[in-house]
Amino acid sequence: MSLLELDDVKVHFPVKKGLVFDRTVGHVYAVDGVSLQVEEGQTYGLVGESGCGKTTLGRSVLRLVEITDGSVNFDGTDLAKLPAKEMRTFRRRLQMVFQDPLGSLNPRQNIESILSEGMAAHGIGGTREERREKIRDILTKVGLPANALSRYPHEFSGGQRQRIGIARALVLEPDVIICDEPVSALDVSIQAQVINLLEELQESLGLTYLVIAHDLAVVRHISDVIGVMYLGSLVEEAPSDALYAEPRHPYTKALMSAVPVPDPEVEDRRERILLTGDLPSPANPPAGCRFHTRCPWAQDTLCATERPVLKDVGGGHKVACHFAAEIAAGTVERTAASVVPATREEMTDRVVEAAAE
Ligand SMILES: Nc1ncnc2c1ncn2[C@@H]1O[C@H](COP(=O)(O)OP(=O)(O)OP(=O)(O)O)[C@@H](O)[C@H]1O
Repeated sequence: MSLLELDDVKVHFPVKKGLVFDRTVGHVYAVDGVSLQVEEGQTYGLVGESGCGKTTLGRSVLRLVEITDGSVNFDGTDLAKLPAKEMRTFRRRLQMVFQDPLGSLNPRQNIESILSEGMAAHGIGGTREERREKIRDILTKVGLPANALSRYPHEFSGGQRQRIGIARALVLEPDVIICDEPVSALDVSIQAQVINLLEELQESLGLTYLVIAHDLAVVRHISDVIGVMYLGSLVEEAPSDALYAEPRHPYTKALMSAVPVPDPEVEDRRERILLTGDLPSPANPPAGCRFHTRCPWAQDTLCATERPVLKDVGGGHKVACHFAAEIAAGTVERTAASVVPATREEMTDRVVEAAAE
């Protein structure tokens, strides 16, 4: 059994209306049937556009949002069924690192106070002096000076603050860390340093990660397995190398074709797929395959009526697409209107726009 197993997890937020009597008039299908496994000591990377449900899924593991249906098994226990009191113990073992380090650190607390707060709450670390010793040790592990103890969050750079966020998770001796957009608020040069740090810590402490990011480049090197999410569900899952070598779902192909390649010759030979249309609302998702309204290969009836399930298609890939085999074999026609052979300038614009979002 995997350390963390999600089975058909759904999170549907009710949409309410009315001043006196709250009426539920619909639902936001933020997460709509996600199953995935994270193996001990490995990293699962979850990618997808903003609004596809990545954060909600991560939060549902920690029960920061309650799931509507499905199960979240951690080390053999279904967390979704645990009484709140028992969940406390598991909360220590499952920690989260957030996107915005400053927003998640209290500006009026010094670093020692921030890091010892959780330790005290979970009864970790013994006496004050022992706790301080442990914090010093963790600060060294995350590459911060020991004198950081008495300083305040605003005295640190963005990258250092994210290191404090990581240290705050580590002092609780977790098994799993859910990193939600861990580097997207940081400069590109600093991003690699923080990703490297996460990798080193994984190796030395045997940690298991679920890394959530909108940027494929961020999860590529750190992930063993990558899941691609679109409108509340997984459309493709594959070992990291296999996903990059040969994306199989049309949505993954489109995401991948927007990532610039350093080699100009490869760049010129690449198939470019620009998605037309906006991401539909998760409150009113399209029937059938949720991606069919933007899919360059969508076929008339089946794609618009029947929702595909994630299926093993060989080579380590699991894909939710009725025509995955035909697309790979080149035997299914594209609808020309939705595939635009973009120039390199257009692709660069798109990547810059995405980075600025
Ligand atoms: N508490 C809530 N009540 C109602 N709708 C919600 C709630 N939380 C999230 N949503 C909606 O659920 C959908 C998925 O949101 P979520 O934040 O999980 O996506 P995301 O992929 O992490 O995007 P981002 O990267 O922008 O955070 C969005 O449409 C969002 O508006």
